Amino acid sequence: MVYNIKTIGNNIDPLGLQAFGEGFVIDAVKEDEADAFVCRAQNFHDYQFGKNLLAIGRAGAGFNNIPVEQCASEGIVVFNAPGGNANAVKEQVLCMMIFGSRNLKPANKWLTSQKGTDREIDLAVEKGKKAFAGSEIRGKTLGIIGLGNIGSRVANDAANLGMKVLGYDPYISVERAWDISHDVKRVTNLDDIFEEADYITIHTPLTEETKEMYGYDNFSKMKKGVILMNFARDEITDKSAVLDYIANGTIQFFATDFGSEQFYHQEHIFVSPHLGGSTQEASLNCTRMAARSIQAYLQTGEIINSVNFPNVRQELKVPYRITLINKNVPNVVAQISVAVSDKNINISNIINRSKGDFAYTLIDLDEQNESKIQALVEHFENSENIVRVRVIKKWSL
Ligand SMILES: NC(=O)c1ccc[n+]([C@@H]2O[C@H](COP(=O)([O-])OP(=O)(O)OC[C@H]3O[C@@H](n4cnc5c(N)ncnc54)[C@H](O)[C@@H]3O)[C@@H](O)[C@H]2O)c1
Ligand SMILES: O=C(O)[C@H](O)COP(=O)(O)O
Repeated sequence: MVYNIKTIGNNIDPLGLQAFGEGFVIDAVKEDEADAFVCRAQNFHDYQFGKNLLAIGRAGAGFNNIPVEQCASEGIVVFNAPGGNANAVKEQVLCMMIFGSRNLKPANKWLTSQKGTDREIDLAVEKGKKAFAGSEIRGKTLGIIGLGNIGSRVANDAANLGMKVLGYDPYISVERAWDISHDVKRVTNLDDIFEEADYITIHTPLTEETKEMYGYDNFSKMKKGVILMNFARDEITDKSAVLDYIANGTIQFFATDFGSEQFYHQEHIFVSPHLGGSTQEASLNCTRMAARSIQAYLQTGEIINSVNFPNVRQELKVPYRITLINKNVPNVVAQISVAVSDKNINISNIINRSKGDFAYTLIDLDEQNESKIQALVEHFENSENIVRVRVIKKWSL
């Protein structure tokens, strides 16, 4: 069995794609014939997915570019690469805190406007540099919103750099909570971040809840001279509020990874072209993680790091495994079991896990007879509540 993978866009790390290994062909077919896509932040809203498409591997963290619920309803499993680029973003955020504190952007602009001999410039520099004297991050308070893969790393490193760190995340996972240093103080009220922090960095996904969540209301609580960073998503901050609070001196410096004309040519704003997760290391990690998830799903039916289906892991030991994507409605598992026993097939193992409106069912069968398996597959294909049926043969690996 050979699977066709299509890379979308030209930013997919070729070395990372080697993780697919044997049994996978890369970019040999058109998008509508592919079994799976590997993509980055390209927008798939309003995209017509091919009927054969089984999986999408997002070689990155944020997946707001993919209509994940629509994908679930079309039987497409979407994977991301949690943490694959977190170190890259963390390093850029730490860089931005210091870059902003030391006034390096206006200082560089002033310096490069100086004219004359090196001696004359040197004299001007020593006379004028005090206008750009900055402050140090050690001892200052950093507020972090979102303590996931990125936020938790920023928190630990900032604490190691001598900062007082406050973290806000009402949905923090147990795994991340274990990773965070005892020196980081968890706050349960967002106001505490805005009232107390000298530096604020946002690391939440873009959701209905977080869209334009940070604006006038929060900024009105900030101290004067705050450095604010948005390396999460453009739409998370209210742009007018950012500009107004820069104009009134509350925000001393705003670093964002998302281009917007309103932010260009502003002395107190530094815009990078969505580079947070774009290091060689991160691109390789993320592509590898996406490739491994797709590989496991296509070859064994296991689901690892999906954002629209629950994780399901079970070593493939039987000759035939059937996987179903079904609507999450009552009685489906019973109907599946009845259908299998009607065909006089024994179930070796069955796992059914749901997420939202859909569920994933993995059925390992004690059966070698291919025509009996085929009849069962046809039954499932004609069942009202089942949107995708796959049969995986162990010896085809
Ligand atoms: N600039 C870049 O290149 C770049 C790179 C990676 C990720 N990102 C963005 O950063 C986001 C975070 O990345 P991550 O890898 O840390 O993801 P993650 O899923 O590991 O962490 C996100 C955290 O945000 C928390 N959260 C969700 N809603 C919240 C809310 N309303 N208030 C506070 N916390 C909330 C979650 O509980 C979770 O702990 C991504 O969704 C993506 O949009 C940007
Ligand atoms: O969510 C992410 O991982 C980042 O925004 C990186 O996006 P990219 O893969 O398009 O660089």
